Amino acid sequence: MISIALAGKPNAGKSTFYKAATMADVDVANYPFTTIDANRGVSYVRTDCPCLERDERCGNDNCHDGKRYVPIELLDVAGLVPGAHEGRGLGNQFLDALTNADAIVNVVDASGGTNEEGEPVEVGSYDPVEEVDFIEEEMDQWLTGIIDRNWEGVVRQSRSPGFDIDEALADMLTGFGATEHDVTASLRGLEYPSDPQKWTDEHREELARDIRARTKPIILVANKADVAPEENIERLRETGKMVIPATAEGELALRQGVEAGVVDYDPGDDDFEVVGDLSDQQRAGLERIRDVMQEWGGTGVQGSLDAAAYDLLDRITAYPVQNESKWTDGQGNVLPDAFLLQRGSTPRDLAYAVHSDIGDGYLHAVNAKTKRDISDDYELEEGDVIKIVSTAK
Ligand SMILES: Nc1nc2c(ncn2[C@@H]2O[C@H](COP(=O)(O)OP(=O)(O)OP(=O)(O)O)[C@@H](O)[C@H]2O)c(=O)[nH]1
Repeated sequence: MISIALAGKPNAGKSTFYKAATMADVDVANYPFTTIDANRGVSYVRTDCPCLERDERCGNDNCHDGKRYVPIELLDVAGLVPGAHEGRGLGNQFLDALTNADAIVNVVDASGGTNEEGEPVEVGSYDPVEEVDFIEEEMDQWLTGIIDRNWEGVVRQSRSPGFDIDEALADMLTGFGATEHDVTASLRGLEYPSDPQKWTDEHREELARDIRARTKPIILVANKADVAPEENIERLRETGKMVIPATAEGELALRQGVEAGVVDYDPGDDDFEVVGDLSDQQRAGLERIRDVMQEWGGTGVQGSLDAAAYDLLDRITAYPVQNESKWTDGQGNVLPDAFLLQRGSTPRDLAYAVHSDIGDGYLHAVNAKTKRDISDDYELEEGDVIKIVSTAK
């Protein structure tokens, strides 16, 4: 399962985003450090279910009339403030929690209504672009610290025959989610002395920045879009990062409305319908959410998770089945599983994602849409339904 971490300064709306996206019960309050533990929950990314290409919908629990919700892990990493890498605020424990993430969703208070410590200030008086840089800076500094602390070990290893700097650094950085491939690619772009003893602080810092950018890509959620001045969202876009305007509070209200049976809405829809009795005040509140959705094409909560998985991480969704005509597993469930794989993955990669035994015993695969055998180097496409033939059951 891919793992997406919510990061951001206190009071940007991470807990609200997390609660909406997981509908888990966490404290939400207007003071810094509401969230004390790194929360871990299940959320979903949304895509078109392949069953849309057939006469009947698949009936899977994660498919709402052709809108398919694919599980992901969501981490709520609270309370990053400037100086966190030196232990300020809730410090290093939260940076540590980021190591498990494939991508970072940086929840920014686009209203400019809280300063970088998360304290409320007059709306529009704080420039949200400031908080974009400091999160990256904290992560970079923190990783630099890890590399510094481990450098002596690399120097020691370099004295043994057969020393390979790529390997040594990959060993050190795997805990941060870097592979040997990442380290090799990173070192290729950097100028550095071959003897680790001759590395300077700047060399290590440069390596940290590059590895962080490679292994923890960031998307910005311009939260509180319901009250944010539009120029703030424009300024966030000028950073060149992917920016999704959002109202976490709006998404939470809609999901609570669905739970109470008064609203008809699927996460990621660009509109909703009121289907139950509501007070005038509640109706007015929902209409304000509708305004934001009309302007930005939705509440942005589902949209930002989708963008993180499909655009930032370049994943595709593939559906393994056992019966290529009925698109079922052994128990007759239609399209039972969905896997988010790296673009460029092959049928064998899908087999390994299902189970290592299925991967080890992989023989060949059939495209269940065309009913044709596909070659081993076929690159899976979004929505592919694949029958894997393997010696393993
Ligand atoms: N106007 C508006 N307010 C929001 C929105 N999302 C969250 N808030 C408010 O912002 C405040 C902070 O939200 P939280 O979700 O607790 O913020 P947090 O980032 O988790 O804060 P910490 O737990 O302190 O790190 C609360 O008063 C929320 O109601 C939104 O979309 N619009």
